[in-house]
Amino acid sequence: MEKSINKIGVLTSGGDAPGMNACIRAVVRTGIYYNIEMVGVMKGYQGLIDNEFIPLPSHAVSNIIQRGGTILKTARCMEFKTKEGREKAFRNLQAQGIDALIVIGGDGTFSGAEVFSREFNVPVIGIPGTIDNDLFGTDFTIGFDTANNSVIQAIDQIRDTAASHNRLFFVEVMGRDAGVIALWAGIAGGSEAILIPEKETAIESLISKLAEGAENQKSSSIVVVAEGEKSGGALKIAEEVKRRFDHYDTKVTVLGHLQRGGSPTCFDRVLASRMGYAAVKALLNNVEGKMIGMVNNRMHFTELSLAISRHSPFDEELAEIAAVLSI
Ligand SMILES: Nc1ncnc2c1ncn2[C@@H]1O[C@H](COP(=O)(O)OP(=O)(O)O)[C@@H](O)[C@H]1O
Ligand SMILES: O=P(O)(O)OC[C@H]1O[C@](O)(COP(=O)(O)O)[C@@H](O)[C@@H]1O
Ligand SMILES: [Mg+2]
Repeated sequence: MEKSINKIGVLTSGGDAPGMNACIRAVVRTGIYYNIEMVGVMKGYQGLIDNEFIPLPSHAVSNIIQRGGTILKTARCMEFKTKEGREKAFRNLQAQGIDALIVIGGDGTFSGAEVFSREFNVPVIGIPGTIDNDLFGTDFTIGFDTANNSVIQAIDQIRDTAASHNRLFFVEVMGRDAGVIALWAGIAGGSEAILIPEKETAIESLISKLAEGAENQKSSSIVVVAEGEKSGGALKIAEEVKRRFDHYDTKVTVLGHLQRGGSPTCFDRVLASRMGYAAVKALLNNVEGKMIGMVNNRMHFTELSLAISRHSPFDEELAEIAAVLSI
């Protein structure tokens, strides 16, 4: 039997990502357009458990499309991983009269959504909001483009000083399990090498590549290292390279959380608007238990269970392009 949807809750969860606010706005405005009552859940699943709900009339989402972060706050909530925590969350949801949930987050958020919707038969739609762009079922996640732009701005600035001193810079970017930011920003920043969790790091070949570059009149080199790179991260690799290549002046910059902030790019705002709109329309058409994605520039649905079962496939062609262009 079709469920009638009169009240929708929306939350953001896991790491924040630029464009989450644009997405909240799209969800709220679309819901209101279709006469649905819209409610915000504060601090992700933590707010569901702690009963922190706020009404979201249209004006509550004015003037946020350009802002980074999330007005609903976010959290990594351990209690939601327990049955007791999720039972509390369900009781609060029922007391609020919320018929369906839209969750904006990453793979962890969708794992929580998948188990919660199965246990309590709550219709849920997931929207991919993470700078990491590692989710299966979408070409892009909200926040990835903005994070990349912040990273390349930093790399460009580092390049100026690196070239002035003939230095070798290791720039560490985010990505616990995925090297997608490293790959994209590494290509766009013209880096000499990119080290990522998806590939083994071969120190020997890195050193010979840097040496070749120096012979070929390169006045500086930038190596982009993803946080989750398996041989120990930027600091450790830089130390190893310095030990073996001691005539090079080696520096390390860890970009850290500056990559997660800032005003979303046009791309992220439009992506967030399309996904937020499509998520509400999906619920109204009794679609549930799915993640919305963008595949070949079209909105596309993937079962949450499938979206959390794997990462997006690694782009070997991009890795090849990075290697060819960095000679
Ligand atoms: N297996 C799970 N079962 C229930 N809830 C989960 C599960 N995995 C993650 N969550 C919830 O989702 C939240 C966000 O996940 P996390 O991995 O921190 O970020 P992201 O969604 O960005 O990947 C977690 O803090 C937790 O509340
Ligand atoms: O801010 P925190 O909690 O230290 O988490 C850092 C992690 O969050 C991210 O920025 C985003 O990851 P998620 O989207 O999975 O939350 C990762 O790139 C990074 O490793
Ligand atoms: Mg994640």
